[in-house]
Amino acid sequence: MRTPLLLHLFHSNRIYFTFFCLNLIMNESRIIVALDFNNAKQALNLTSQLDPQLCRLKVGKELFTAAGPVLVEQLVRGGFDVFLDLKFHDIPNTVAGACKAAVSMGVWMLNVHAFGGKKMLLAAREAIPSGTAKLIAVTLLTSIGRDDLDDIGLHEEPEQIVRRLAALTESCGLDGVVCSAQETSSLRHHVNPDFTLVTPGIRLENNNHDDQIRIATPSAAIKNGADYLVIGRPVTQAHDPLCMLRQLNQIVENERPVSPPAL
Ligand SMILES: O=c1ccn([C@@H]2O[C@H](COP(=O)(O)O)[C@@H](O)[C@H]2O)c(=O)[nH]1
Repeated sequence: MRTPLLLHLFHSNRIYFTFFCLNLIMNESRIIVALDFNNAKQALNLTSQLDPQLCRLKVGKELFTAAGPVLVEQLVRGGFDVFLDLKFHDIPNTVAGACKAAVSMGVWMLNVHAFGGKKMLLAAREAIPSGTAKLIAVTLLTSIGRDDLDDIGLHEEPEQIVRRLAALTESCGLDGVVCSAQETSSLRHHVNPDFTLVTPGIRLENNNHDDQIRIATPSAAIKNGADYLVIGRPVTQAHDPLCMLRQLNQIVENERPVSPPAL
């Protein structure tokens, strides 16, 4: 009985397995280091110690506001895949224009906020044809917990909100979402296998949680089906960031998703 069951599982999940194996063969790191600095000098000081084979980079609101497109283009020229994390959230026309401007910097991935709604998501998708940069949407910030949701009048569990926004994002043709790794396991059963799940709020057991609420360890994130792990302070504030990054890569490379999704 066991062998036919395993074969059935393999065949029903073959697209997911192919995607997973391709990632391994191409030796592309699943770790995205968040460069949360307030100036280009500090960011470049860190990236000069890193290697595009070991990580991708994320430029968010703080660094982009301080250093702008010049720095983003410099990181791209340095061979890094850059995730521009500006979480665009505005009227559709404005977001479409911002997405086009982001792609012109050569970024690998960019995001909008799913709370912008269907028309905004569709406008973003239309502005960036599939196959240029990856276009993903933030669902619910990992710094938000159940109590914070009550404050803004959302009386649901984070997982329900994330699932609904992920479904909306996928239906609008975007390539994936940002969510917590606490939600990826259940999401994997509701989205297509190639829908990208990007997870910030990653902490090792002994790390400070800082302002993050919905956290997971790197190992749990991969087991739960995350594609990419966004990691900031645990790397950037480490005594030896390169050594920490190598450790994290090792953890991630040795881990496998627990249960691949049913198609
Ligand atoms: O829901 C979200 C969306 C984005 N982020 C960003 O990820 C990093 C996390 O940094 P840490 O230092 O590892 O906490 C940061 O740049 C956030 O802006 C997020 O945390 N949660």
